[in-house]
This record gives sequence, C-alpha cells and structure tokens, in this order.
Amino acid sequence: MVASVICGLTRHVVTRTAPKIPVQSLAGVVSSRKFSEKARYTMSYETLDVTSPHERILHVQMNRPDKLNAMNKVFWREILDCFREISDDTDIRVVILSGAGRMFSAGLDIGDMADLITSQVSKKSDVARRAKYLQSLIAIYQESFNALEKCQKPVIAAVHGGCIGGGVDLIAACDIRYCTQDAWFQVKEVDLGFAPDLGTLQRIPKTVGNNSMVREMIYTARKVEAGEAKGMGFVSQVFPNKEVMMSEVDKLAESIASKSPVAVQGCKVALNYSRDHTISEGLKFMQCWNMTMLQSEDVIKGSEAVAKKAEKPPHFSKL
Ligand SMILES: CCC/C=C/C=C/C(=O)SCCNC(=O)CCNC(=O)[C@H](O)C(C)(C)COP(=O)(O)OP(=O)(O)OC[C@H]1O[C@@H](n2cnc3c(N)ncnc32)[C@H](O)[C@@H]1OP(=O)(O)O
Repeated sequence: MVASVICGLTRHVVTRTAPKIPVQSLAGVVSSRKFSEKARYTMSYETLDVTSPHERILHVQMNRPDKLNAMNKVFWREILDCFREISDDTDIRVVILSGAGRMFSAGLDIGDMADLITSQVSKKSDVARRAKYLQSLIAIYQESFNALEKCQKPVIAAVHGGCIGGGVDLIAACDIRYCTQDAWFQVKEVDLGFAPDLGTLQRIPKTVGNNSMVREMIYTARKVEAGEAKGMGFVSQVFPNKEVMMSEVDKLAESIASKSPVAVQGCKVALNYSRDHTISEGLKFMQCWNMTMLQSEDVIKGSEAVAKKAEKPPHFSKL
C-alpha cells in the first residue's frame, strides 16, 4: 500500500519496477543512431542535460543551476532512468558526471523534502506507518545512486565548487573523481541531525585509506577542501579551474573509451565484486568471468597490437 499513498512518488516506483529496455535491444536490431543525434538523451530529462561530446562518451550534467543542483523528486527518478539506460547502451563506453552553474550540488532539495514530510509523512497517524513510508523512500533514493555503481560503464565525476550531502553520496558511487581547486566536500547530514543514508558511510571508508580522516569529516560535517580530499585519496586529481578539468576529463574518458569494452567492463564488475567479498571469493569470480571473456576477439586484437607495438589501439567492437 505504500506506493499508492506516495502520490508524488508513484510514477517513480513504477519506473523502478519496469526498467526501460532500448527498443533496438528488444528487436535485436543494430542501432542506427549517430552520435550527432543527441535527441534521445537531451529531450528526456528535466534535471539532467545529457550530451555526447565524443563518440562512445556521454556527459551527464546535473542541470538545476538556479538551485545549485539540489536533488528534487524529479532528479531522483531521472538519474536512475538515465544510468539504467546508459548501462544498456552499447554505443556508450564511458560516462562523465558534472554539475551546471556555480557548484556541483547542494545535496538534497530541502524544500522538496519539507513538502514531502508535510504532505505525506506527517499525515500518517502512527510511528510504524511513518517508519515504513520513510524506509521505502530511502530505499528508492539509494537505488538512484546504486545505478551509477551498477552501470556497466565507468563513471567519472568532475566536481567544481561545493559538493554537499547527497552530492558526496553521489560521487562516492562513481568510479573516478576529479575536482577543481575551488571544490569542497561536506558530509553535512550530522549538522542537520541525522546520519547519511545514501552510500557515504558505506562506500567512502572502502575508497579512502584514511579511516580516521573519514570519520573526522563525517562527525564534524566540516568542509574538506580539494587538496585535503586529494591527500586522503577521495579524488585522484585537482585542476586549477573547471575548463581545464573538463578538458582533462575528456582525455581520460577518450583513453578509457579506446580500450576493449570487454576488458574495461570486466574490470568494473570485478572491482566492485571484490570490494564486497573476500580475496578468495574475488579470485573465484575472476576464474568464472575470464573462462568466458578470455575467448573474446578483443584478447586477440589487443595481444596482436601489443606484440606489434602498434601506435594506435585496435578497433574494438561494441559490447
Ligand atoms: C531520504 C533522504 C536521503 C537524502 C539525504 C541527503 C542529505 C543531504 O543532502 S544533506 C545536505 C543538504 N544541503 C544543504 O544543507 C545545503 C543547503 N544550502 C546551503 O547551505 C547554501 O545554499 C549554500 C552554502 C550551498 C550556498 O549558499 P549561497 O549563499 O551561495 O546560495 P543560496 O542563495 O543559499 O542558494 C541559491 C539558491 O539555491 C537554493 N538552494 C541551495 N541549496 C539548496 C538545497 N539543498 N535545497 C533546495 N534549494 C537549495 C537556494 O534556496 C537559492 O534558491 P533561490 O532562493 O530560489 O534563489
């Protein structure tokens, strides 16, 4: 019954139970879309601007600059739909995630959440009913960010200015994080009176070696500047400004996109699996994975190119 009570979120829930499958996949027909044809992506979203700067690369930009890319109800649904679609899109090999305007993201849209509390949660007469509603809501929001981790293609976060609360949860689910010199990161939830619940507490300690620093950042809700974030290993590179960062992110994305998708996607799934399992389980996983993937044509193409010291990478087919 929860779904029927969550009026504003009903569509959200339904979308999640019925993920979109590209028509061409269903038909088994090779896509005729060219990369100059961006309509399929650009027309679909209200809070995201999705473009393809180069072949095989997709740039997803959060696009509510007037609200500092605060995450509202529409955003939670769109980011999930968008990354599920990308995951299944064989034309795409790498994704770049950034924010429009003066900062990456101010996190959860507080006004939106206040509306939800007033219109939904507070109307319920009993603690158990309120708790069930909130549990369902948190699970839905979590799934939105899980979609980036589950996306088969590597996701590169490019952060400028503030990255607050949900913004930190979001980039924690990305594969690679770059930022500008003026970037700052704030796990703000403690200041608002609750513990983060969308992945920061689960993912960052497994990403960053300095657990003491992670806890300091979380318990104090203080701003962590770009240099400090790099020092603790949360971001891998810091750039003087957004223009330079985006140019370097493009180069990184192009480099990854030129590699075998069998290899890159295999690495992503295995890295995520191994993070959540023992070494022994991770090694077993690789036996199973590579007993198939080592037979790929990509292994022959890649090995020949290396043996011949080829200057350009071979052409690897879509996966
Ligand atoms: C089940 C829930 C799971 C989710 C959990 C997520 C948790 C979180 O994300 S916790 C963090 C929440 N975010 C914040 O607390 C940040 C709030 N914003 C600010 O502190 C300031 O806006 C900021 C320091 C980021 C920037 O300050 P500045 O003076 O430069 O700009 P403002 O004039 O304040 O903001 C410009 C317009 O953006 C709107 N806005 C900013 N942040 C939010 C937000 N989080 N939610 C909604 N709207 C936001 C702000 O209202 C201004 O709009 P307008 O008045 O229309 O010009």
